[in-house]
Amino acid sequence: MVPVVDNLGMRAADRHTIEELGLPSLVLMEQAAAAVNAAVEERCESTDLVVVLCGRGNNGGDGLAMARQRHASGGLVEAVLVADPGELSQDAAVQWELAGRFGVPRRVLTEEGLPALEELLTKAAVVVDALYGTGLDRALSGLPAQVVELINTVEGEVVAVDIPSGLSGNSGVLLGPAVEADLTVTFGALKWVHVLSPAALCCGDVVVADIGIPQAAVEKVASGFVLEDQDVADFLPHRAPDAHKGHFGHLLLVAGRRGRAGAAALAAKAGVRGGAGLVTVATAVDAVSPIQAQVPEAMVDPLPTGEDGSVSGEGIEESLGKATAVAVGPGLGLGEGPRRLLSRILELWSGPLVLDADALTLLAGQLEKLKGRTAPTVLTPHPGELARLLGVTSAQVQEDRPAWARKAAELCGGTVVLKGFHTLVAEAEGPLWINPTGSPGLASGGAGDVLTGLIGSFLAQGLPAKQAAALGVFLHGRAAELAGKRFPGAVPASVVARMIPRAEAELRELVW
Ligand SMILES: NC(=O)C1=CN([C@@H]2O[C@H](COP(=O)(O)OP(=O)(O)OC[C@H]3O[C@@H](n4cnc5c(N)ncnc54)[C@H](OP(=O)(O)O)[C@@H]3O)[C@@H](O)[C@H]2O)[C@@H](O)CC1
Ligand SMILES: [K+]
Repeated sequence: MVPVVDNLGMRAADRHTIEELGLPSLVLMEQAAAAVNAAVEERCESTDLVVVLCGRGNNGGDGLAMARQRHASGGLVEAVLVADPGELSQDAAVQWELAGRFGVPRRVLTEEGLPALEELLTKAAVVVDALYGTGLDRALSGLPAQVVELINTVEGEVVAVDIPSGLSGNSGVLLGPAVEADLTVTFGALKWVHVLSPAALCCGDVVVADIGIPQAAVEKVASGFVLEDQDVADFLPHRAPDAHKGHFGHLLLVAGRRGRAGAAALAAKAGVRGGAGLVTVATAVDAVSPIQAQVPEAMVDPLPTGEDGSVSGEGIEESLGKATAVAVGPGLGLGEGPRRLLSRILELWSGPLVLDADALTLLAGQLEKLKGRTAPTVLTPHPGELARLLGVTSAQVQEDRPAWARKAAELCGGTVVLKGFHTLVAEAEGPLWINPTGSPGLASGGAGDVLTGLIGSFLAQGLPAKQAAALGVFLHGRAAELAGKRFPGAVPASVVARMIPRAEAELRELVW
């Protein structure tokens, strides 16, 4: 897993390395500069001009050191200081002085110098953005903001040092003008800005450079971890050569109504493909035949049905009796019947549970109803559903996805899967997990139903909640990526479901 830290965490790891372990900050800066220089050298020849824009803090110091390194090795470079040399941080002041002594071409930018800078930038093969890093805590304005606007018009490649200037390391929010980089070279660990949208989209490719901060120090302060292939491969349920279907559990999907059999069928398909030994769908009468026709592997239990075509709320006992995990929600409906049925399930079912879609809407504002559950409980909201659960707006959720996912997990005591760009898996305690797989093709009807079936399938096979959720979101996203080769736009959810075994096969190659 790849650690993700916030600004405070990074500062703590820096401070530990410098003050307690005694590695001088200038050594860290030299290493940071070398990593940026190496990335720049990969992108241009030494005869190509590199313009390095430097701010007044240590981010600027990294840039000045990088410019000096490039100049010393014979590369063409010019450093532009977007600050008063008298107000530089201690280490940046050292670098400014060194740049002078090494003869690095350098200038101090003032308002009047903007047209000349614009001219200079047109000649640059690479522009290095070393204006602000983890020290930025508010929107840029004035001269730095104008420089950022200029950077965003250049033809050359833009390499950001640590964080594209204008963004906060802690969040995915666009505070104001921000550099749109092709590459970001960050140090020691990923910051939240690199994984949360929309800010992450300004980072381009992200490289984490080792500059000498011990990995253990970083992991101690990490508030999230990005899942890697090997992590989730290790979660895959073992399939012994002598296994039979009884070893892989029985997933009960409570889903579907008249006109919404498709949602239940998609979840059931994913349940089957996720490896559950048996899958039963308990559904309204009119949905029975379509589900059976689409998913012959699944059993279907008809439930008493109301005039509106959705379940009336009774008769779930027998279906629950055979389940090892239950998933409730896709296409279920929001009327009195579904509401009664959900209450009944919460009352009777004490085993592993997934709640999605309509089940989440029915639970709006009542997350604490789940608090007493001791078995794995996974909620899979999209931002709108999470907002309803918490009584806030989707915009608020999107502004701080980690915090709201965590809040919901605290309120319900379960595992919250907040869907979207880089889906998050949150529990009340412990670091968040961030899923790197997925594609815009997943933004299509039914994709969520597939995920519900998949996570339910892993719960039925006995995985702990956080692992089932992580494995589910990872495979689901990877399946969509694979399908994207043939479906460059929206990927139909049934195709996502079909690709699950291919995604799983990739992971199984990592298991031995
Ligand atoms: N620590 C280490 O060991 C290592 C650190 N490294 C590098 O240091 C970087 C962090 O450096 P940093 O802390 O000096 O902050 P930095 O981002 O350069 O900002 C400078 C100052 O700008 C100011 N400011 C804030 N917002 C503003 C705004 N909107 N508009 C205008 N001004 C604004 C604010 O001062 P304020 O005005 O609030 O007093 C702030 O202090 C880090 O990203 C990495 O690149 C590496 O060398 C590896 C080792
Ligand atoms: K920067």
